[in-house]
Amino acid sequence: MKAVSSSVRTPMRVFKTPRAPLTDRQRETVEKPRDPVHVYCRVRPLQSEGDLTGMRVKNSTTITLTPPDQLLHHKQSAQREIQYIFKHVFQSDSTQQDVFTAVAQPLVENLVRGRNSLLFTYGVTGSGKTYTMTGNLRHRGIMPRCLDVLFCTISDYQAKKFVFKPDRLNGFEILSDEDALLERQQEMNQRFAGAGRFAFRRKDSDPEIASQASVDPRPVLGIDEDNMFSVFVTYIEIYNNSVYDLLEDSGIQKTLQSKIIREDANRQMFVHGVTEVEVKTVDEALEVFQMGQKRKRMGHTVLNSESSRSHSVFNIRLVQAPTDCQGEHVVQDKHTITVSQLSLVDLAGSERSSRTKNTGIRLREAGNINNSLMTLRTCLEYLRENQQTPFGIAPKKIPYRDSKITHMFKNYFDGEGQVSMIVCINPRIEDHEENMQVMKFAEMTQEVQIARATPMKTDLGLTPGRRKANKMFKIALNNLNELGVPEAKEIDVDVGLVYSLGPDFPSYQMDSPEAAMKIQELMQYLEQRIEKRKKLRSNMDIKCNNFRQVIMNLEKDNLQLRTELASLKAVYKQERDRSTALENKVRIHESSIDVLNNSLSKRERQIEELSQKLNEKENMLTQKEHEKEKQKKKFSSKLAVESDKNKREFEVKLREQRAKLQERMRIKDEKLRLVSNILQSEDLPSLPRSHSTEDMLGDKDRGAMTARTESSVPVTTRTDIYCTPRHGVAAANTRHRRSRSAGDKWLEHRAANPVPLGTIMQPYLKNRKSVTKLTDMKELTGHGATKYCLVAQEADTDGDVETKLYKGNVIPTCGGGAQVVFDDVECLKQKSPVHSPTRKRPSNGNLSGLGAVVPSTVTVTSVQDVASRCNLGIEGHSSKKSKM
Ligand SMILES: Nc1ncnc2c1ncn2[C@@H]1O[C@H](COP(=O)(O)OP(=O)(O)OP(=O)(O)O)[C@@H](O)[C@H]1O
Repeated sequence: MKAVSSSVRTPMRVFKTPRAPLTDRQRETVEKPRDPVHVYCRVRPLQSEGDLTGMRVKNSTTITLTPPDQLLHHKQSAQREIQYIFKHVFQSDSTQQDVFTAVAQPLVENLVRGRNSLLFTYGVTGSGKTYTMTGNLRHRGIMPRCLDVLFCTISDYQAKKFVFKPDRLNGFEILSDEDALLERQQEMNQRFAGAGRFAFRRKDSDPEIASQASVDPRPVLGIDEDNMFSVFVTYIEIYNNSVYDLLEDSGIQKTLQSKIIREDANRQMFVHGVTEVEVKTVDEALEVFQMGQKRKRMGHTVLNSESSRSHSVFNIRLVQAPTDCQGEHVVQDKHTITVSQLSLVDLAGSERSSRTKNTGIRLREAGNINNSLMTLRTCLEYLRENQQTPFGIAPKKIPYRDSKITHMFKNYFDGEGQVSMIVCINPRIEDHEENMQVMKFAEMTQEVQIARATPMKTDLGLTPGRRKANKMFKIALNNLNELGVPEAKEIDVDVGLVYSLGPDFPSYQMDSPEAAMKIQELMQYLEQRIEKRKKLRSNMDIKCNNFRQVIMNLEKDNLQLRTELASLKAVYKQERDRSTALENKVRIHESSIDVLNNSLSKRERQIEELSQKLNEKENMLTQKEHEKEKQKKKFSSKLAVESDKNKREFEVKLREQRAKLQERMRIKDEKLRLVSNILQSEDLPSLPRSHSTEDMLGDKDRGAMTARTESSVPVTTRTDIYCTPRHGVAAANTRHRRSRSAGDKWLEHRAANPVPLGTIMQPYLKNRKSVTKLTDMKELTGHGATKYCLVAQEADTDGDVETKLYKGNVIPTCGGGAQVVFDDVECLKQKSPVHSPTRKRPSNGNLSGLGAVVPSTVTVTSVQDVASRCNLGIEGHSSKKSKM
């Protein structure tokens, strides 16, 4: 169908969704041939001739709608005229038969051939939906006509009642003849007792039904004559989105119980627990329908509703199963049953609630109707979108479950079958808007594709046509028996085979004058058949041999496969054992993992606690650090203040010390200046004697020396230093000359027990005479000593022994004595290795030149004096030696 219109239409939105792999079911559906939903349009006649209409049927497939404003203003412009194309458009004068033939006849054919079909009428209230579907006494609708054709088709092939019995799960069971007979008897009893639910009356008892059944239908061709058939009907109503079984025996209950929709083993939706009534004639079927109608009316009276506000579904289910080889009984195997269904749906009026001006319950009803029709619309829309989007893209989820009507027919849209819709139109101008909506829906619906049904036919390998052939054979036998032919009882021919070999069996009526000729013909025909049969037999033998060979090969393969299977089973067992062992291991490991996890969580908790404690400690430490820092700052500032103070004090002291030192220096300088003055004036001042030397000399020595000093000649300008008492210096004999070639004689004057030096370097004293005491002057002069050496030893504060050798020349004095002029000091120091070597060498300016460490007992001034005197005491000699 195509709508041609000048009005702008909203383009269809295609949402891009991610690609998804096809499911098996989708792939199956893709591969199947598909048919669109067949949409027909039926225009009902106007109620009165004066009614305006904007609808025009152009031809058998096209209809146009003109908006009312154009009509009212008599505009003849075809600009805004909308055109719709349907599979077929039925004009207002179309008969019920026309509609049935075009729309429903193919569906009945589907039914007979084991395919499912759905037919629904759609339109606003009063548009003729019920009229089309059911009709009335005079104008039978689609439903009774379908029954007519169906029963007309299967009349000779119907199974006895109760051979097929509903299993209440949307399937059927096959009862044996005996069981079926028992059931029939029970029903009969109930009928006589008047307690039967469906105590069907005789056809002529109800004039309404009788008139309806008076049509002469045409049977459907192509029926499987070897099958047995049974027809079951259900009649349900969907009201306020609840499903009611109109054939249910509600007993004392006045109201019907709502039912649920379920899916059976073959993914077919069905109303759970719905009453399925087996009907053997059209009358029975219509009687059941009428009873359902009565229940419906009763229910509506109770609920104060109208029939047009509910959806009615009348299901005709055809059950068929193959007969046995004799063609007399149904094969007792429920898997051979084929069930097909024709659902005739009379939908509620599709008008919007705004137009009906409903309130209260009516509004709710209208809401439910609209909701269910809206869901139907949405489902079909999504279905169309899914079908138009390329495969591999994830389809939209279709909301079948949102309403009962769509949920119930889900398998028609999702699965396979044929779906047809009759759009009923009331052409009056008042319904224009609603008709437009209906047309839009119809337009969209026509684009939906439904997979074509392919019924599964179970081939039991039985001869086709067996039923008819056996029937004919039986009749022939009966005829022969009646004629008294004795061989008749012994004839046992599988006529089914013969019957199936060729064209129809010729008529065997022998009452015509050409009987002899016919017999001749028949004989010829049979001879041909026998010949043909022989050929077929031989052919079949060859085929049987081939087949046997194939079977043998297969058996071989089978054997091989069995051995393979056995080995695979052994491997599988091994693998299974291994996997069991592994599973056990895994279980053990899992349990140990659990234990470890527990301990881990414990440890984690401990760690958390410890880290908390640590944090606390760290906080405390930081606090303490802060405090320490504060203290440090405080003390450093104090220290700075103290050090400043000390510095200042020290500087003051330093200044005082410096001043003292400067004072001393000044005194020293003064003394030196005096000494230099004395020296310059050639007056020898009396110098302070060296205590150490003096101490070493005995009283006698001192006396001797003094004596000699007293007798000495006054000396000239030389500035000798004398080791003599300050009250006088002996005068040296100026004429005395020492023989230099004779060599020196030393007089060593030392302590009684000197500390051995123990050094490599020993004082060099050639021709030495050692004395411990100078008792007599002769000791100095008599010996002829020319050199005198005074050895003094003492220990310093660190315990080191210091040996000093005071050396001098012995010079005879004028008075016959001798004087010693000291001119050299050797200082030897023995350091103890146990004492610290870091002791500082005194930095005395006068001794540093000598490189000697002077004992504390020898003062600086005394050494200076000795040195200077020794230097001055020797003529022309000013050597300075220092050894360590
Ligand atoms: N094609 C037709 N020819 C003659 N009469 C018709 C035709 N269609 C409908 N009618 C008549 O119109 C009236 C309303 O029709 P019908 O009850 O079938 O409408 P409806 O769409 O089923 O309404 P509701 O939604 O209420 O069930 C009936 O009296 C019916 O006889």
